[in-house]
Amino acid sequence: ALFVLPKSRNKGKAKEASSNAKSVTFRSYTKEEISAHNTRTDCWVIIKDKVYDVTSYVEEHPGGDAILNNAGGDSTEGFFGPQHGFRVFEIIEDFCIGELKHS
Ligand code: HEM
Repeated sequence: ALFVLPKSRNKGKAKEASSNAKSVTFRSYTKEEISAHNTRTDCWVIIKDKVYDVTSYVEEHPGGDAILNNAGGDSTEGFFGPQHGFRVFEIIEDFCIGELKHS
């Protein structure tokens, strides 16, 4: 007998769609608050006083684990390094969750 297994084609797509469609509440975060998100499974960075949750991008990053250089801290200097072309400055905005609170 020949069994045809159903293909679960949209599994990956559904995941992608839901992660892109997440609703984000923008707010201000203190440095202390941001610094708690400093691992590869929970990675926030500050770039020019804005806060980005790049967790979902850690495994995608063409520059590898270098994205974790300043996990939970300020990545501005490294982010504007010569390795990043202009496109990167647009992509990063998809990950913005708010701004740095100045205390
Ligand atoms: C062609 C695509 C990319 C390449 C080749 C690349 C490469 C690199 C490399 C080599 C570094 C290390 C820089 C250093 O150690 O000084 C780096 C750092 C970093 N990249 Fe990328 N990257 C790419 C795209 C992106 C994108 C799209 C994002 C954001 C969504 C991103 C976010 C970061 C961050 C946050 C750092 C850490 C900066 C720091 O804290 O020092 N990269 N990247």
